[in-house]
Amino acid sequence: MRIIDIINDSPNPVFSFEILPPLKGNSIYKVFDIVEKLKRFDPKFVNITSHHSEYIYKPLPDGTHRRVSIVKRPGTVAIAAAIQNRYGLIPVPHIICKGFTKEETEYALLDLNFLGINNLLVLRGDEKGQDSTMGQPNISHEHATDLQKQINLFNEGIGLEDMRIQGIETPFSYGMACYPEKHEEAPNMESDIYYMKKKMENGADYFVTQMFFDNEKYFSFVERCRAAGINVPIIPGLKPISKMSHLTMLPKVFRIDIPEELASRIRECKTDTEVKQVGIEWGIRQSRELLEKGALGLHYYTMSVSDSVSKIVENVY
Ligand SMILES: NC(=O)C1=CN([C@@H]2O[C@H](COP(=O)(O)OP(=O)(O)OC[C@H]3O[C@@H](n4cnc5c(N)ncnc54)[C@H](O)[C@@H]3O)[C@@H](O)[C@H]2O)C=CC1
Ligand SMILES: Nc1nc(=O)c2c([nH]1)NC[C@@H]1CN(c3ccc(C(=O)N[C@@H](CCC(=O)O)C(=O)O)cc3)CN21
Repeated sequence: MRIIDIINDSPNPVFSFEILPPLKGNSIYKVFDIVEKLKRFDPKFVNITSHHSEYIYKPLPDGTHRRVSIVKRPGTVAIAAAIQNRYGLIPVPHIICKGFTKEETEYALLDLNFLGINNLLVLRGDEKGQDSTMGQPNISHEHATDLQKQINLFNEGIGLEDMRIQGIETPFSYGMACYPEKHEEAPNMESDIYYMKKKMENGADYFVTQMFFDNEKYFSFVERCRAAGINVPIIPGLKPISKMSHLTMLPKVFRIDIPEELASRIRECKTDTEVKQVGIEWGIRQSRELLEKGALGLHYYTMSVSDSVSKIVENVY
């Protein structure tokens, strides 16, 4: 079933969450544990992030370093299939441009099609760290909008080099990303919203936002999007703060603001256990207000831990 139909047909706002594949070498039970803890809240879909290969420098006994390419969190497609088979939940694997050749993307689409997984989140992916496609123009896509074109053609049965793709019973449906506080590379909000509209016109069914901690930023962003003619659901993405280090890490990594009221409450905490509690209370407050004001769903960035999300969701849904 398409995520957009689930969102539109559901009598209540939908709950969904997002997980990271385990670090390379770790057990998939880390993922199953999270799904098992959150499945009682009836998640309508589960997103699985995707990670490109990056170069690391491995120290050698003679004091030199060897450059090796590794994917720190491999397994997106396999985890999506495992979640679908084991729990009957709808997986939404992320498909990214960076670090993947167009050919690798095509193989991923073929695998997903064979597995009966037809919902995706289509993204560009982060540029941090050197990846294996860097410096090789035309090997991978530049923007999420380019990757979107490959997926749209695939849906029509047209593969790379115009190769015919047969047997697509259910074409891929997909959501894409948006930024209530602007993407860091966008020169201004207008330009960001311009490309967001292009994403919708070219087939994005809905958007999931970058995390934010000030609901006013989400509400005014949605208003601007609607004024620009973007009329598809814009699902808030929420991350519960759980560590003191998030106070500086989240703004730095995700280019978002932490409102002073929340920042000062975090600063007053003496331990991460106290920070976690503040994060839960803020998450409940944010979630309740978003639902009161009509959000069609809430998407939680659960990543590798489920307990804060459980505590928020049991107080909200
Ligand atoms: N919000 C979310 O749910 C998630 C976001 N991300 C991350 O967000 C980052 C960006 O991903 P996307 O938003 O998918 O990238 P994107 O390629 O759509 O956007 C990146 C920047 O380029 C601009 N842009 C978009 N299309 C363009 C085009 N055709 N020509 C020129 N400029 C264009 C956008 O306005 C934005 O400033 C990545 O680092 C991704 O991994 C990752 C997972 C989830
Ligand atoms: N630029 C960007 N890249 C992304 O990969 C990304 C976004 N934005 N925004 C939406 C989601 C949210 N993402 C997130 C959100 C939180 C953590 C996170 O909480 N990391 C932990 C450590 C990792 C772990 O849980 O094992 C942390 O302590 O912050 C990671 C990725 C991935 N997605």
